[in-house]
Amino acid sequence: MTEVSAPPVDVAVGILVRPNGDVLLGQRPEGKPYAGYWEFPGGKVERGESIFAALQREFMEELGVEIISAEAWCGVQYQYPHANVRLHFYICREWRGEPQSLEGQAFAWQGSVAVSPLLEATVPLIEWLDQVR
Ligand SMILES: Nc1nc2c([nH]c(=O)n2[C@@H]2O[C@H](COP(=O)(O)OP(=O)(O)OP(=O)(O)O)[C@@H](O)[C@H]2O)c(=O)[nH]1
Repeated sequence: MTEVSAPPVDVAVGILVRPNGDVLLGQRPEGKPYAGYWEFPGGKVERGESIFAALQREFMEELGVEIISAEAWCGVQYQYPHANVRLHFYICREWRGEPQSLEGQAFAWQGSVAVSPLLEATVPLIEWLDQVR
């Protein structure tokens, strides 16, 4: 029998960029795969939802932040042992509200990103970030 791998799960990910170039990262809470790892906020796109709508929903749920506008930046597909993901990274410079830890997660504004460990699929993005700061 041929083994068929699961189709990728779409994930909307947002990089909030402050005027000084700092970006916001969050730490995955207990109970999720890769708990303790750092990532850019976001989450899975639900059935029938656009990627931008998923981005807005996840930021409101996780951080109480309203995304006003965001620009699609790049896509990364990655196979983890637990999931095959297709990450849609957006750059966001316009939002309303100060991030709050609504799901108990830590978060940090970073100039040169020093938090670790980062989710594996997110590591290459850190170098590319210099293009958008
Ligand atoms: N938000 C986010 N997810 C990432 C990044 N990099 C990366 O590999 N992922 C992967 O994308 C997936 C996101 O799923 P999630 O579990 O956080 O999403 P969710 O909040 O909708 O999940 P849940 O409702 O099942 O708890 C995970 O498999 C995670 O490992 C990143 O920078 N940010």
